[in-house]
Amino acid sequence: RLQARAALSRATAQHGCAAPPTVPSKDPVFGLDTVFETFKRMKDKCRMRETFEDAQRYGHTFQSFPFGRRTITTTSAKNIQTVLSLQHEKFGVGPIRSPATHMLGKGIIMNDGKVWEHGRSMIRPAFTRTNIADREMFEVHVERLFDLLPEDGEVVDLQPLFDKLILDSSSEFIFGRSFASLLPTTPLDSEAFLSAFNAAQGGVGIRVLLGKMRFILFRDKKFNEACSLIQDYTQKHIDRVLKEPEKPSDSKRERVILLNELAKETSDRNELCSQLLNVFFAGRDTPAVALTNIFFLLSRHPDVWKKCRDEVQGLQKKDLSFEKLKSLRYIQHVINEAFRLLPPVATQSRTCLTPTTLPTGGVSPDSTSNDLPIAVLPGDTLLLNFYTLHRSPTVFGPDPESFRPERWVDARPGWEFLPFGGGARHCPAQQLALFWVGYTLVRMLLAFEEVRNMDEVEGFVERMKLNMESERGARVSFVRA
Ligand code: HEM
Repeated sequence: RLQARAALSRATAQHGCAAPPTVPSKDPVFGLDTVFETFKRMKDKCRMRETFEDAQRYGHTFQSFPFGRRTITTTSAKNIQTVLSLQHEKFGVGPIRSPATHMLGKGIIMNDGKVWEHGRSMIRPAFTRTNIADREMFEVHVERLFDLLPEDGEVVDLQPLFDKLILDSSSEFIFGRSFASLLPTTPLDSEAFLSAFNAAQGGVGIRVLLGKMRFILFRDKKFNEACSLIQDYTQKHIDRVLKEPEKPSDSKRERVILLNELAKETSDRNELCSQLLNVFFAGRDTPAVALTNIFFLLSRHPDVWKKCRDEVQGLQKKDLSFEKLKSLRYIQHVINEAFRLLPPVATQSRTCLTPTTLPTGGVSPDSTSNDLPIAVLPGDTLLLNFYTLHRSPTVFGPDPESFRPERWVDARPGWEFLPFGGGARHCPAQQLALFWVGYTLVRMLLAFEEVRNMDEVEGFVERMKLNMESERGARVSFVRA
């Protein structure tokens, strides 16, 4: 640790850099109090809120030393652009995400460099804009969702329903077979896959938190069994497609299935398995979290729901093409505003791979400014805080905490608004996810006159898993149109 600190001081002096403010710690060697503070914040359901407060206390960029390792937290658009785009090859995800390799193999979200580039170019064709609006496929799942919505006035938590909607549609898009979890009976193998996937995902979370200490879990039989089960399940789909490639359908537009697209490029079963599981991991619930957060906000803003209904007046479900949804300006503003205030992916991290500098955040010797460059060394962790980034009063106006879709008439953020990330690794499924979210929202707007909040807790209580979810879901009741 001392060597690392000395190297950092040398690099800082050499490049005319300065250190950013440091979060005070009672344990300067192992920073254990910093680690416990993070756990406490997660337990108290206020991790993102507190990181926002940290930025008010210490400035847009600051450092801490959990487990003695340097972590730089930044909400500066300039620094974030540097990490994600201008110097993206100097910052990787591999070291941080390696605990998930046992579960997911070495696919797109796990790797950096050439292996990542290869994965990205493999999956790209399946996500092109012309392919995504597979309305017929999605409508089947939306119909099933509607069958489960209650009568007028009955209370329902939309969160588990949206989870199932997105599970069913993403599994159909990725594997070519839907989990059908919205139906009264779900196929047994889908159910087993899902429970193993959840167990393995939990195991990965614990390993990420334990960092280098994760070796203590090497005999975790349940984790190993869960990882084997999800891979066996995926292999069955791969065998099906490799043995009998899908025949072109009679319909004018061929359906796009990720597995079929990937099988055109390789027949390597392990590679196919890990890419499919990587994409499933990245996309199986984020759109559901986004929909829940949107309904959380709309049920608390009846005036906004009414304006949205005015905009869809006269539309029918057959009109809801990708282009039509994009042209609904007010509804697009509502979606943007929800992504701004409650971004499902509220934070992202990277590890520095090559020595470099960040453009801003270093404190000047007379402490009057914090816009000097910062030296960054291999092993440093960068925490990019989108939650706070999205609350900049200079970009979004003086009331960044309010849900006010109208702000998007004038707001023109660049690197200050990143719900789908930015730069080289931005979400390849952005348009697909926006279609699913927009389509579901407009179908519900057409069906319901009003959506009412039925939760006695008014404010958003965060549950930080991989995404920033609503701890209390979205408990609402509807009035049918
Ligand atoms: C509202 C929904 C979604 C949001 C907010 C979202 C957000 C993001 C963000 C912020 C990243 C960048 C992560 C990083 O910088 O490391 C990302 C990457 C990714 N997303 Fe999404 N995503 C959504 C839906 C989806 C869906 C539905 C899929 C797949 C079906 C998907 C697949 C991926 C993949 C494969 C990556 C990794 C890209 C790479 O590493 O090059 N996402 N997403």
